Order: sequence, then structure tokens, then C-alpha cells
Amino acid sequence: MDTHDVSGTLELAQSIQRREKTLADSQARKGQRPARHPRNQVILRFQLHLMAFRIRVLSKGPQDFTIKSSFVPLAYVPCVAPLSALKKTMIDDLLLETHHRGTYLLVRAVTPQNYITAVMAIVEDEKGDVLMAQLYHQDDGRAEDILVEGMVLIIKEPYFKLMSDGGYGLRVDHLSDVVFLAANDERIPSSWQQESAQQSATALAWKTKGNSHVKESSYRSAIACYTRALVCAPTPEETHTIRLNRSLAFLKTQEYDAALSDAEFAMTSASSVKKPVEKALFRKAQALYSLERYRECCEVLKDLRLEYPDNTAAKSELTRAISRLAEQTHGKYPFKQMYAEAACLQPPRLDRATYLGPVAVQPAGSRGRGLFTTKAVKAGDLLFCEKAFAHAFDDQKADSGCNTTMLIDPESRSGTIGSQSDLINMTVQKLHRNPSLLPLITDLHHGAYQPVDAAEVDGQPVVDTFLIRRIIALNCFGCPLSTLTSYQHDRSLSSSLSTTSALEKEKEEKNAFHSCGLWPTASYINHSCDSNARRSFVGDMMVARATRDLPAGTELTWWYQQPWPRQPAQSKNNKLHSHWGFACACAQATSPAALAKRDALAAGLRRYVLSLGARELRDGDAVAVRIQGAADAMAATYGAPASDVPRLAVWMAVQSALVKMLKAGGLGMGPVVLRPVRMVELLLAALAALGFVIDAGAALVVRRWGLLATDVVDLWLLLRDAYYLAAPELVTAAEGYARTAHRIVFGEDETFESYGGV
Ligand SMILES: C[S@@+](CC[C@H](N)C(=O)[O-])C[C@H]1O[C@@H](n2cnc3c(N)ncnc32)[C@H](O)[C@@H]1O
Repeated sequence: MDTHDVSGTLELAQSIQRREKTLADSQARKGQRPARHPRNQVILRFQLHLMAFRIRVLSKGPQDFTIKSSFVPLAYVPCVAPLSALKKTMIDDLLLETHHRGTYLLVRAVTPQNYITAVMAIVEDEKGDVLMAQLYHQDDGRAEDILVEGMVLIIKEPYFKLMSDGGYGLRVDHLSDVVFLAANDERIPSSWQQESAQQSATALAWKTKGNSHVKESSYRSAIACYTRALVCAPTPEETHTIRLNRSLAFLKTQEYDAALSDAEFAMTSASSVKKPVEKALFRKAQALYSLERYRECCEVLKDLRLEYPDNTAAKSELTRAISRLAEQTHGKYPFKQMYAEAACLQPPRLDRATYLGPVAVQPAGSRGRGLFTTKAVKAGDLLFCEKAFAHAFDDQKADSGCNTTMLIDPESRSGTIGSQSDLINMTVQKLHRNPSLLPLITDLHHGAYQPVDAAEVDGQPVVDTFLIRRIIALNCFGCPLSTLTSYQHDRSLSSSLSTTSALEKEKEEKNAFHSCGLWPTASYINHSCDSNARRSFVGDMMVARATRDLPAGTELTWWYQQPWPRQPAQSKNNKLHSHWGFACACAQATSPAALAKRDALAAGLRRYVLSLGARELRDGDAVAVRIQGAADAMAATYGAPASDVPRLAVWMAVQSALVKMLKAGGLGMGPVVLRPVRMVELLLAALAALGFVIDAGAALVVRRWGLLATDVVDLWLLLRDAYYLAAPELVTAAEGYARTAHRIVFGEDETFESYGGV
């Protein structure tokens, strides 16, 4: 939704064509055992490539723009068999384009590694045969520690394939398909053992080694040592300390489930080994905070404060956790502060909690599941304010904007530009580190993809990368740094409201974002062109508000793609069908004949508006009458009332005429002689076309809210200004509606005064 989609472009078509050729070539060689190149040649070739790559990176200027293409490979499921059930195989036995189910490879890296879209190195088996191995979705932050020269690993059910450069190698997409062996692991053949003397080291020695890794901030190595210590018959006292220390290391590697489990163990064992419980409580609280379990976190910190009142860190952590709990419970946020935080944090991930308001996931008939209101809400009410599960920020202004990725899925022939491939990595990594969060994501809609029925194997969580890709493709949202700043950036009526197709296209591009994120609750909202909810963003927080009064039990909807005046014309709806697999019900509403007539009227009006010169505009009233007449004729081409099918073509036509008049002088301040009442009529006509039902007599009352396009805030503000001259008694009401519109569109009304010039 709102991601920068490049499906249908020539560039994408060419990339897909090349890819299909490679795929066809590789399928033709499926099952073959390729001629092996000599070991030295393979290693030398890799090293030369590595050198060339490093030179390219070093010589790249900050402004050099590169687009990396990343192809989604054909999906395959992760290995779900335990290692003990697999048979060892050797490189020489591997067949091209084959997943070697039921087997595993034991290999060792024999070159330095390279990291582009995957971590790569040449690996050898025990016979000395070599191959390139590519490990995808590894932790970006520690890529340089992975597959380093000399490292030994087990690749479960190896996938041997042709690479895009015509060579061949191993490709690993699922994290649980690789087992990295610690230097002293017994499974390492003796000829490869580097630290054989340590095989018999004691728990104490491993613990000490772990501690020194912590001092060097090598937390993964520390975890490996502590884990090793725990199997060396430690005393109860040692076990307590080792798990307490490992909890800290797990916090640093963002493995919060494991950090919590170790801290809880240390808490319960503290009394029997006569140790203070202070550190264990603190680490437990930190893990709970990171898992967004703020209530439990507060409880733990309160206990800690009671027992250790001098612990100042606990005091400040408690204050922080109480703030999160308040946000989570009451949905009250300091939005102005959040804008400031989003502006200075890189990436803009805010330390804020998710609030879920009066909403619940329920069955939604043929649409699958949907999100419904659990009580009546008013237009502008907060439905939820959700923190992204994962958020990939692509700063178009900074250096990172010079390196962007085009993610191409040849199967669905679609492509997006921006940070979606980073989002996949982040999500896979976060789930791998915190398996308790798996159901939150794997329950999301994934179309026809059939995931494996296993959550864990050999003590590792099974995170099916292809399932995550599918979930992200169907559920991720493109997002700006903030909706308000993105709109304000080019807020001017003349650029934001228009009728010409070129500008529509431009507007469409403005609405597509390179940054994106995954918001699980928001993902349950189904599409409707005439939506009743609206999303906005501040950093990685998504704010969702009702766009009209809704009774309890109403299904919430919003648009996956902004509706267009020619909707239900064919092109825009195609993506709903090709990507999300449904046809929007509103697409059937208009006959081709009615559409043709509407288009002709819109084109006529556009020509008329373009032709207006200073002389014609001097009689603004006459112009307004002509516009109103054309708008009425266009309205007659709609078969349903505007409250059922918003008349976007009418809205845009009226607005474009208003723009022209406002630019020429507006309400009597320039050459245009337009009576304020006429201005009010035109503005009310534009709002009515969007489906607003408004009583504008002695009082101004919105009976029903219409479609909340971003520009609606401006329409209401213009109405307020027109009422200053036409009917001052209605100014307050108009401003109140402008404020509500601002709250819906931008998520808050704290900035309304500065936006609306009140
Ligand atoms: C982001 S998910 C929305 C939640 C989804 N309905 C579920 O059950 O999890 C998008 C998918 O919902 C379904 N969907 C959304 N809007 C729809 C609509 N207006 N009509 C039919 N199906 C719709 C489609 O299957 C689409 O691929």
C-alpha cells in the first residue's frame, strides 16, 4: 500500500525477461552434475571479484546513484527435519537446481567473505572440494562476523543452483538452514579443529572467556561461550551467574525472549545460591520493555525499586515504562514532540507504545478477516496508534538515497523501489531472534502461500523467508517521515489540486514512498475506495482515525490505492486484482457510456478553466455559475448518490476552477469579483461531491462525512474564510470541522493552529 511500485515499467519488464531466460537455462540443467573447476581457480576468481568490488566501493562518490536489483527466487520451504535425521553429503554429490532434502553439508569457509545482498564466501568440504556459498537474510549489523575465513558451518538440505553469472553455488534463504559451529564444537573434524586444547575447558573458563567477549562488545561470541559453559557441569552458583551474564548479552543482540528466560532463571535461582536479585530483575524489566510488555515491566521495576531504592537506573526506567503504559492504555500521545523526535532520529523509530482502541479482528465474509469497531466512534476518533513491527527507512535526502534497491518478483511480475528488501531482512531477523512474536506476523494474510507446519527445529525457530516475503508484499505500507511534513512540503492549492492527467500522475508518485513498514493491526483493514478510516504517520508510528461516525460492529476500510476521478476506470483497479487478488466492488458502478460522457464534460470544463483570462475572471460570479452548471451535468452521470459513490471527477473539476479563481485574487482581494456566497456554494459543492452531507443554513452541521482526501483540510479552511464575509456566525463551526479534518488526515490536531493560520 503506497509503496513505490514499478510494475509495468520497461525497466522492470527487461529485468524480468533476463531473469526468465536465466531461470529457463537453469531449469534445463536441473539434475546435472556440473564439471568442477580446480579449487585454486575457484578461490582466485572469488578473490579477484572481491578485490574489484572493494575498489568499486572505495571509488564511489557520495552522489553516485546505484539501483541494486534484487530478485525474489522461486519459493522453497525451510528444512524442518532435525540434524540427527539428516545424512551427510559432499560437494561432489550435489546436483544442479536441486534441494538436497534429507541431507546436510559440513563445510568451512576458505576465503574472506563478501557482503552485497548476501554474505558470500568460498567453502570447502572435508575432501577439499570447493563452492561458493551465499547466505541471505543474515544480520546486517554483524555481516562481517558471518562466514569469516576458517568458520565451520552445517548447511541443512543444501540448495545447489546456477548463479546469475553462469557459475554455480549454494544458496541459503532460511536462517534455520544454517548451523554455525563454535570453534570447539565436537562436530568439527579434528583436522579443522583450531582450539582443540579448549575442548576440555571448564565452565568457569568458558564463563571467563564469555565475560571478556562482553567487554569487547562481541556479544554473539559471548553467548556462544556462556552456552558452552552451561554444558560443562557448572555449579548452581556458576549457572546462576552464567545465565545472568548471558541475559545481558542476549539483550544486546536483541534476543529478548532468551534474555527474559535467562533473567527469570537467575531470579528464581538467586535465593538458593544466596545472590542478590537486583541485576536479574533489571534485565527482566529490560527484556519485557523491548517485547512491549509494559505492564509487566512496570511491575518488575516497582519490585526492584522497593528492594533497591538506591538504584537510579531503575527509577528512570520505571518513569519511561509508565509513560509507555499510559500510551498503550489511554492512547494519549505528545504529537508535536513526536514530530521533533522523528526529525532528529535516524532512522525515525520512536520510543512509543502501541495503543489499540475500539477495534477487533473479526471475520469479514469474502474479504477474509477484517478490522471492526467494538463501540460507536465519531469522525476523528482515534482507532489505534501502532508502532511498526519493522520499519525500513529510506532517507531520500541523505547518502542512502543514492543506493536503492529494486525488488523484483518474477513470479508475480511486480517490482517495488525502495526499502522493501530491507524490511524483509529486518522482519526475518526480528522473528528469528524473538520467536514468541512469530504468530503476530505469520497469522497475517499470505494469499495462497503454503507455509510449513513447524515452529522450531534443533532449538532454532523456523522462519520461512518466503512466507515473510509474501506477507510483506501483501501487508506492508509505504510511509513518509511524517504525513504532515510530507504534505506541507508542497502544500499549495495550485499544485495539490488539479484535473490534468499529467498532474494526477505526479500526485500519484508523490503518494508513493520509498520507506515502508509492517504494522500488524493495520494489516487487517480491507480496501474500499470509499473508506471510513484513514492512516497517517509520524516516524514509525501509524495513526488511524475514523473518517466518519460509525456504529459498533462496523468494518473499517481504507484505500490501498488512492481512488481517482476516472475510477472505476480499468487501470488503477488492475493492481488490486493482480497484486491483492480482488476486484473492488466500486469498480462495477459506472457504465462505459456514462464514463465517456463524464470524461467529455470534465475535458470541456478543463478547457474552459484553462482559457479563463483576467477579463473573464473579473466576473467571478458568472464563471462560478458556469462551473456549477458543468459540475451538475457531470454529477448526473453518476448512478448513485455521492454519499455512496464519491464523485471524484466533480470534486476535482470544481476544485481546479476554485484554484484558478483563488490564484487570480479570490474573495474580492484581487481582480476576481466573486461574491463570498458563490465561493461558499462552490466549496460546498466540492465537499458534497466527496460524499459530505452538510446542512448549511442557520447553522452549519455535517450530517455525514465524505471521502477524506488530504486536500479536504484546505477546503474546510477556505470555507471558514469565505464565511468570515458571507456568514460570520458559521465561522466557528467551519473551523471546528477543519480541525477534525486535520486530525483525521494528519493524525493529530496539536498542529492545527500553525497549519490553519487560526
Ligand atoms: C492486507 S490484507 C487485509 C486483511 C485480510 N482480509 C485478512 O484476512 O487478513 C489484503 C487482502 O485482503 C483481501 N481484501 C482486502 N480488501 C478487499 C476487498 N475490498 N474485497 C475483497 N477482498 C479484499 C484480499 O485478499 C487482499 O489480498
